[in-house]
Order: sequence, then C-alpha cells, then structure tokens
Amino acid sequence: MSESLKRKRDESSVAADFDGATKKSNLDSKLSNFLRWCKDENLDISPKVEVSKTGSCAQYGMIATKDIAKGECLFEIPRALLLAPDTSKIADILEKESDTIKSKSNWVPLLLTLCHESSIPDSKWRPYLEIVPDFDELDLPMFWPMNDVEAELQGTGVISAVKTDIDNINNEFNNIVLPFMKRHAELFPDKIQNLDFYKKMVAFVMAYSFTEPTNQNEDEENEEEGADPPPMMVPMADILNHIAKNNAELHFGKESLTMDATMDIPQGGEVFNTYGTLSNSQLLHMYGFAEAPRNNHYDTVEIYPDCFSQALKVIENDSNPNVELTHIQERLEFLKGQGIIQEQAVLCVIGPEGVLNDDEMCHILKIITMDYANYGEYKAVLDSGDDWMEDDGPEELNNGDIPGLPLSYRCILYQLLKAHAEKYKSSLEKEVEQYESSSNKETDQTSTRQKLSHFVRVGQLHLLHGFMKLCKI
Ligand SMILES: C[S@@+](CC[C@H](N)C(=O)[O-])C[C@H]1O[C@@H](n2cnc3c(N)ncnc32)[C@H](O)[C@@H]1O
Repeated sequence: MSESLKRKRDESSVAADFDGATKKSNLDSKLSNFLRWCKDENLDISPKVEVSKTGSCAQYGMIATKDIAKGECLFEIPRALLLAPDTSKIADILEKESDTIKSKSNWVPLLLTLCHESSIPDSKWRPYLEIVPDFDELDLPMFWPMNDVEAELQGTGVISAVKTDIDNINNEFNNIVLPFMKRHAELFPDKIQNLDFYKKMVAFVMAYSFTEPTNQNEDEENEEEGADPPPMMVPMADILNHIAKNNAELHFGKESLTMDATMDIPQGGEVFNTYGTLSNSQLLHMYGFAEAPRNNHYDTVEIYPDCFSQALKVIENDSNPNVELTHIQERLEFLKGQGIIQEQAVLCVIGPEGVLNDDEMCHILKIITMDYANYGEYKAVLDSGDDWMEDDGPEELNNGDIPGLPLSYRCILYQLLKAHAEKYKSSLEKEVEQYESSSNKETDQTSTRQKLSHFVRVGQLHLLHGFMKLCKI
C-alpha cells in the first residue's frame, strides 16, 4: 500500500474507523470476523471503501465511501495471507509428493489445500473460508442438468467446455485426488473424500481464484511443460465483482498484492475488479454470470472448422460469378495436415472489432482462394522445407478492413458466420423479441439460468450479424 495511504490510516484511529464502519453498515458477524482478521493479519484497507451487500451487484462487494482518485490503493494484502499450496499447513507433504499430484490444469495442489484447510477448525484462513458463499449458491453451468445446458447454450461453446470440465474433474478426482486423500486419511476426513465436495471446491477455484501473471520466460517454460500457472486464493480481492469496464486492478508486488483504482470512483460507486478480458460465454462458464448484451466489450464468438467446411460447400454449390473456388477438399486436407486447421480447435474468433485471430484466418483464406498453380508452388516450397514468402495479400480482418477485402474472402467469411449462426436455438430477431419481453423478470433459478444463457446467445448473435452485414456482397 502506498506510504501516503498508510500515513492517513495511522493519523486516524484504525480501531475507531473499524468499529464505526461495522455499526454503520450493519455488517453480519461473519463479515465482522473476516474484517477483524484482515486487520489482525495486516491486510490494510483504505478508509475510503467498505465491504457491503448494499450497493453490490452480487453478494458482497466493495463500495467507495468517499471519492477515490485513479491510482489510489484500496487495500494491500501481505503475501503470507494468500491461501496457496506453499502457505498451507500441508505444504511439506504437497511438495514432497508433487510428482504424484501433477495434472494438466495445475489445480490439484490448491484443491487439496482447500479441502484440507476447510476441514480443520483451526485453519489460519477460517474467517476467510467462512464468508465465501455456500457453494450450492454458485450456480455454474457444470452444476446444471446437462439437458438445460444443451437446451440453453447450443452454439455458444459452453456445452463442450462444461463436458470437458466434468470429464477432467472425474479423472483428476479418481486418479490423483482420491488416492492422495486415502494415503493421508489423517488430513482428509471421510466426509470430504467425495466427488461432490471436490466439485464444489473446483467451482470455488474457478470463480474465486487468481493466477499470478508470469514473465515471458516463465510463460515459455510453462508452455513447454504444457502447464498453466497455478491458481491461488486471494482474500479480500475475491470479494470484488467484475465488469468489462472495471475501475480497479490487482497488482502483484514482491511482498504484497495491492488493489489499485484504475479510474476515479465516485462516492457510493462499486469497486469492480477485472477477472480478465472475458467473453460472456467464458463468464457464464467459469463464474456463473454474464453481462447484459453489448455491455461486455470483450464478448466474442468462437467458430469451429465444421462451419468452415459447410461454408465452402455452400460456395462451391453456389453459382456466384465473383467467387470461384477449386480443389477445396484437397486444400482443406492440406491445411489439416499442416496442423493449421485442427478439428477440435477454434478456427476463427469474432469480437466487436472484427476477427481477433486475423493472422491465422488471413493465411487460411489465402490458401483456399489462391490460384491453383500458385497453390501447387506453395506446397512444393513447403515440401522442400523452405519458407514461403508471403505476398502482399490482406493481413488484417478488422471491421474497417472488410470493405477492401477480395470478394472471395468476404463471401467465405459471410458463409462461415452464417453456418455458425444456424447453430443457435433461434434467430437474432426472435432472441431480441424474447429479450425485450423477458429481461429483468427472472424470479427463480431456472429463469436466472435462462436469462444468463439468453445474454450469451444474444451477444454472440449480435456480433455475428454485425460482421455478416459488413461481409455481405
Ligand atoms: C470473485 S467472486 C466475487 C465474490 C462475490 N462478490 C461474493 O461476495 O461472493 C466471483 C463471483 O461473484 C459473482 N459476480 C461477480 N461479478 C458479477 C457481476 N458483474 N454480476 C453478477 N455476479 C457477479 C459471480 O457469482 C461470480 O462467480
């Protein structure tokens, strides 16, 4: 925390501040315990903010009690307060047996830590673990009946993400976690040696944990090992809610982490962190909420190769004189053989500004549309092990670039997006009609799920149709 903020807090009586704030906000006892714990553990909180359910968009939130200027530190968390495998009581065992708990996600050590810490009454993090919500309330799609996921989220990419999660959770639990717990039964009581409890911990990590940004060298090392950076729990920071237009951000320092205002926040305003540049489908998948369509400027649509094949077939069968594609199947096979197109991997990502992966897409479009003689040359160069010198073809697919693209590119992109748009349960017009008649009326869990799924679908359909309009010839 900045020196000036520390000084300000020293000048006034921290205890008086704390007691006054507690009474004023009528905080419940779990929150009071948590705040007292923060104070005892030297987690410094600016007097200009308070934790409250009033004014928060979801459960607890952080509210500005005075005007806050951009750059001010809102709280500072000493590293010793982070709940992670290396700070936990079972750090030594986790370290000693690290080879047996390795997994692709890198989450297992933290999950075992949480299972253990939440089962012991004298955990250092007890006041923190007490204020996180009952995980039955954390309604991530992985807890929905699969029929609902499939009915509501067709086309959005969430279905396959949820299925992959469930498979991974089952695998990791049965093959890594349960054997570890059984070997250390004294640390893991019988009641937590079960998949349902473990799934709730996974949801906790999914929706509440943070990962420390790595420097580029570490990124490269992790990439080689195929592992993501490990997550950790950051008390207080995880109380903050998220919006795309966030006004605060977490910074990872050597000794401590600070939450700093990234813009002025007026008195009474909610302090919003960022969970990342996340689309609505990612927010729903990992956090169980979505922003109203168009509020989320990070929203995207992910399109898979099956739509590409479908789009090319439509063009092949169409007698559009502007676009003549030849040997499509051969070129597609070639792109797959080169690993440029992978069946299960995203082919094209559309965001509000256009195609996000335009390097790859321009390359693919170039190969599909190039003159067949050139294509032969291109393949021969690659076969000989040389690099192909790119010509001056289009390199960007931002919205502003679309009118200047060759007709064949526009036509393929249009059909690609159209093929994807047909995957949703209804058309944009019907979805918008439904949105206007039903928004803000949800009363129970089913209608909340429907509303959030609707946000995801409508946002994606808007992006698709906006881009299709630009591509239309
Ligand atoms: C890091 S936690 C935030 C903790 C939350 N404020 C609480 O007191 O439990 C993330 C969870 O907060 C909720 N959340 C965060 N931002 C939200 C938003 N803009 N709208 C609705 N819910 C939100 C979601 O339930 C999400 O899974």
